[in-house]
Amino acid sequence: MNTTSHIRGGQWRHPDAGQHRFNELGFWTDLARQLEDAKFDALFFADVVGLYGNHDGGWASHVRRGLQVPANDPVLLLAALAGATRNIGLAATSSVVQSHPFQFARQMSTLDHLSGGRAGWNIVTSVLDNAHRNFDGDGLTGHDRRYDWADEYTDAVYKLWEGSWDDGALVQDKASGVHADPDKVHKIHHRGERYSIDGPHLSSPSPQRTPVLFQAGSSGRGQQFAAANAEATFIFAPNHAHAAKVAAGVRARAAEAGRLPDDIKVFTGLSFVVGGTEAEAQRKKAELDEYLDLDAVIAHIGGGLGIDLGGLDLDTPLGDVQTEGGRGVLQAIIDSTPGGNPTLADVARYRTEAQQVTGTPEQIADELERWQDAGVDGINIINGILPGSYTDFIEGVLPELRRRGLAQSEYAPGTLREKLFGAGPLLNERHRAAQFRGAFTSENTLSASGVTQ
Ligand SMILES: Cc1cc2nc3c(=O)[nH]c(=O)nc-3n(C[C@H](O)[C@H](O)[C@H](O)COP(=O)(O)O)c2cc1C
Repeated sequence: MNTTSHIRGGQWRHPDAGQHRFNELGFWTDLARQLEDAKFDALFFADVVGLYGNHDGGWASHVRRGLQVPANDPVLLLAALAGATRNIGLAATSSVVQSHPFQFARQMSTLDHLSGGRAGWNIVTSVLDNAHRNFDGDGLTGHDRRYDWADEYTDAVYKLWEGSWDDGALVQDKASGVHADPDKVHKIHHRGERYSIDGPHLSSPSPQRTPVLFQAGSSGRGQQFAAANAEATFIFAPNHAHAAKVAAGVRARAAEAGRLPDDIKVFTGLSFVVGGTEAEAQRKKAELDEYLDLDAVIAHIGGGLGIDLGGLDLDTPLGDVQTEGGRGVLQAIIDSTPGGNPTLADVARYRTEAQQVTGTPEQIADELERWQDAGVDGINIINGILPGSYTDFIEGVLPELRRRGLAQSEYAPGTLREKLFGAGPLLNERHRAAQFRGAFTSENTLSASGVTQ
């Protein structure tokens, strides 16, 4: 995230941690180049657009500890990183609450143009009450209603990206003076519950048209949304069994939505502590753990659930929690706790331990193979220390993964979508956005084309 303290609360205080420099462009360009040299698929910036829910009765502790505040806009940063890199994918979260789909579609098309087709979008709906209040709302929109909102939002941007400009519309013929062919540029006339957009899209089609689509909710409704929209889903998985369950669930729903199970890649988040020997790895872990702030970790989780967990004893059971916040996370914690009634200590352990692998490069590679066997296609590396978390992984683990054929040594040519899926630069025909291609051939053909407005 374009902030100091993302997930592993407190570790920014480690003497080697550099993430407090997040306001400096040079800090990020150095990291992006380092990851690109190591042939990472993508650099992904999570984002939130508001404060986490109360901890200890208010939000002062979030500010004091830097829990994802202050945080800068990741899309602007990606535009700058596009100029500093040539191959790595550039992905960021943008929530449906934060920008109008017409404006967002234009921003993403611009990023995709500037980066030569390397843009990715993590579609989220924002679980934070404060985020909804920052954008005219009067509180958190209900869980399933947020996904309805995302359905309309994605409809609108797909129409702009896929349907507004036909292939070959941009002529740029200096001899005739024709810049673009008006017969191939269409208004979309989107009329929905929340948005009214005439169009046409103001950007011409970018290399991928639609950025590579990521998604990060894993409740039942979240999986349904992923099945319909995601090309890659980020899952919360405290263990292999849970990952296998969620991955199978998403893939089965994708098949029901007329897609192939492999149309969706499944990524889980893990952090790593690498040592030349197991003892060295454990020593490093103990040293890193000294800087971990468990109360900040709990504030992050409670704030995402919309429950104030501040000041409670670590063995307090979470109880029968009902939340309009993120449900996939809660379910993952409940599922992974024997007896199904996790305490606060379980919550903290889940975040700090279950998502961390400590060991030698061989041990870590073995563990990654077990995640792969559970149906996980890739790893989203959660950092504790920047850039050290990545440097350790690159220098320690990557050579072993390459030896086993589990990590690439070169980039495939083409756009991010081509690199990830080995097919063309555009969304495939099975994706629901494809229905909008050629759907707006004249301004009044919407009802005739059967496309819902
Ligand atoms: C790897 C990963 C990245 C995420 N990134 C974001 C993010 O950047 N911004 C955000 O608001 N939520 C983010 N989330 C949280 C999900 O959006 C949240 O869990 C979801 O809205 C809850 O939906 P669910 O109830 O369907 O699980 C992320 C989750 C995961 C697993």
